[in-house]
Amino acid sequence: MIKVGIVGGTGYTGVELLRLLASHPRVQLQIITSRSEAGMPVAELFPNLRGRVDLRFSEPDSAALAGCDVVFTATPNGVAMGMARELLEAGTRMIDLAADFRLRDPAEWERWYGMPHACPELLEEAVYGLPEVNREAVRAARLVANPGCYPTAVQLGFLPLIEAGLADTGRLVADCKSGVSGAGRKAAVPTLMAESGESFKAYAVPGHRHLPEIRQGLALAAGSEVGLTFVPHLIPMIRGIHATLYATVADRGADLQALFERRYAGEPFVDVMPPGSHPETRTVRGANHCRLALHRPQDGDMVVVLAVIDNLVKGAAGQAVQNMNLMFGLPEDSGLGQIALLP
Ligand SMILES: NC(=O)C1=CN([C@@H]2O[C@H](COP(=O)(O)OP(=O)(O)OC[C@H]3O[C@@H](n4cnc5c(N)ncnc54)[C@H](OP(=O)(O)O)[C@@H]3O)[C@@H](O)[C@H]2O)C=CC1
Ligand SMILES: CC(=O)N[C@@H](CCC(=O)OP(=O)(O)O)C(=O)O
Repeated sequence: MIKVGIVGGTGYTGVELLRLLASHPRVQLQIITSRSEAGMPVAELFPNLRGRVDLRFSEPDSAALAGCDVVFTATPNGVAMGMARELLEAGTRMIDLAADFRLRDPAEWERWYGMPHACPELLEEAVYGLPEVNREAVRAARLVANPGCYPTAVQLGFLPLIEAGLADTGRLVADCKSGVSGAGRKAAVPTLMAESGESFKAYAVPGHRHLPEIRQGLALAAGSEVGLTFVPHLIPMIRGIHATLYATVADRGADLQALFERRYAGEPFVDVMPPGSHPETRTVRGANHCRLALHRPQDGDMVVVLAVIDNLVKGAAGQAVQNMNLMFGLPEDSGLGQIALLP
């Protein structure tokens, strides 16, 4: 059994990790940390785990965590980088759900996250955990940077067009909507029901911190810098991301449906839907899937890719478990067989 620790077990990605890992056939949950709830039984805070998780929250303690085979950090940005050296030196592998190891360039990290990087020497070693791009590197990794939620949907949607050299990479547009669980469990006025319910708004239009992460991934695929306009929106639902992606594709003869189907053939968690489909977020709610659909309205040169994921699953905890499976040589879909609930 793989001994697992979770730092930040009371947040939304933490409890989602618990939901997935509690029924994983090869995992033994060992430590779940929370500073605010230390001592409380996990199943008292989260009764959906009654009878499945028999642990109490504990204070984060590096020595105890170092006894685990792998530690998931489901903590605010900037926490994991303070623990990484010690855990890796102890031989514990690490999967960070925050952004601490996603950007290769420490200056970019400092610019977007407003703090110096605590261990820039680990940035080169960290593997960006998008399995559909980096599967082999993830298998061998000690330290995985689990991608952000928007970056997962946007990259999976754009990558086939960019890798094939078909899109004008100077003018990509990603128009994205997220449910409020994307903002985490901490109390905040913008995510109160009376503030976000029955309303809809864009935010961070001048620059969201997922912009450099998405640009970095797309530039690697394109082989050069890309121009991207990324506009996130907060939508009054709890889970889910819907990305509407626009790219100019001059080659009107290209069979894009076939291109996407070939690119994701054999991928356990990417579903290229039949031509003309309009994927719905509820079809991935609670599941680790990304569903994609392609459109070329009026047979013009503007291609529209629609991508949906659950921000807490393929956008966070599910992808983290997928990465753990790869790191430990398990079938990639172990513990990830959930089907979305309809209605
Ligand atoms: N929500 C989402 O859809 C997604 C979130 N992410 C990222 O995952 C990470 C976790 O997100 P989310 O679960 O939403 O966050 P939450 O705010 O809901 O939870 C944060 C957790 O971290 C713990 N924590 C906070 N500060 C510290 C600290 N200094 N040391 C140790 N533990 C700490 C908290 O518990 P306590 O204070 O009791 O210790 C809590 O359990 C974030 O970096 C987020 O950006 C990534 C993709 C999607
Ligand atoms: C709706 C909402 O607020 N979403 C969050 C998603 C960010 C996130 O969780 O990702 P990181 O891991 O990169 O912090 C936001 O826009 O900040």
